Amino acid sequence: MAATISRQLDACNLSDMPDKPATEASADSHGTMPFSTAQSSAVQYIPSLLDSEDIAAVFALGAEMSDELQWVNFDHSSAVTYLHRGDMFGQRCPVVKEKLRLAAVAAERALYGNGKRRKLTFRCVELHRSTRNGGLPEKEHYDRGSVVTVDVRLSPEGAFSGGEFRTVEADGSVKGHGASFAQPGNAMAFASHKRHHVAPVETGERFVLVAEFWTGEARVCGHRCTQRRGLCDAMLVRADEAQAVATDCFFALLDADALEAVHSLDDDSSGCE
Ligand SMILES: O=C(O)CCC(=O)C(=O)O
Ligand SMILES: [Fe+2]
Repeated sequence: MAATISRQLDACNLSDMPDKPATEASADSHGTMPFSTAQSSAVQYIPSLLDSEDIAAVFALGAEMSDELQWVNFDHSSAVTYLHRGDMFGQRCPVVKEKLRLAAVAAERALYGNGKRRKLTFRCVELHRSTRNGGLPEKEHYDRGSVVTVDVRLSPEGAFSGGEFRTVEADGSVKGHGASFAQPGNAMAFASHKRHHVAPVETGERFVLVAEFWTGEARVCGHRCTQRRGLCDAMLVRADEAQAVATDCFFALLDADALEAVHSLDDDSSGCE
């Protein structure tokens, strides 16, 4: 396995990453880039970070985890599967995980300068699917609390139109990065505190892999955790267990009289058909 990983890493283009800092930036207490500095930092392009085998492994894991709790927007035009849940991503996609990690380390060096190194860990690894009208419309969005974000295109070339990844620059202008993101496997790494958004998808399906790196503990809870250390207190259950848990909680909250009232409703033969 180690030999396979190192062969695949040799083949990917991490050597293209600049090793000189794009901006000398001091970091705040969690190692993130100060907001104003982040806006003038440059997005790093990493062509061919993932190959077709890597992409197939990510899609296979996405399919395996498809019945888990996902984040979806109001009209289901965007959905997110949290591949790092229970370290599934580490177990099923170790080569991809190592490529993402190396990309993040190289980007951190390029973006933050060569001063004190931050020890980066995986905050989340997410599979995003967007269809018509899906995207990330909030122009003020940034990945608060993370140091570096790595975003990889998974969709084949021409698989969707619209859906361009864009950043808001320091002078307020909007920069499109579509041309550098046109082939599957191409990646972008950027200071997480740089504002970015995604134009609405017009046709087709847009799949990307989003990994955030931070200085908190590596997380394996199925969401974009905000708790930097210790056990995450979000309750995580599989989708098919959620209804049972919610029902148990509901009954646990009822006192004896209320319970009796609920049970008598069950017995009520005049209820709706
Ligand atoms: O879809 C993308 O390319 C980026 C998504 C993103 O920035 C986010 O989910 O925080
Ligand atoms: Fe983001």
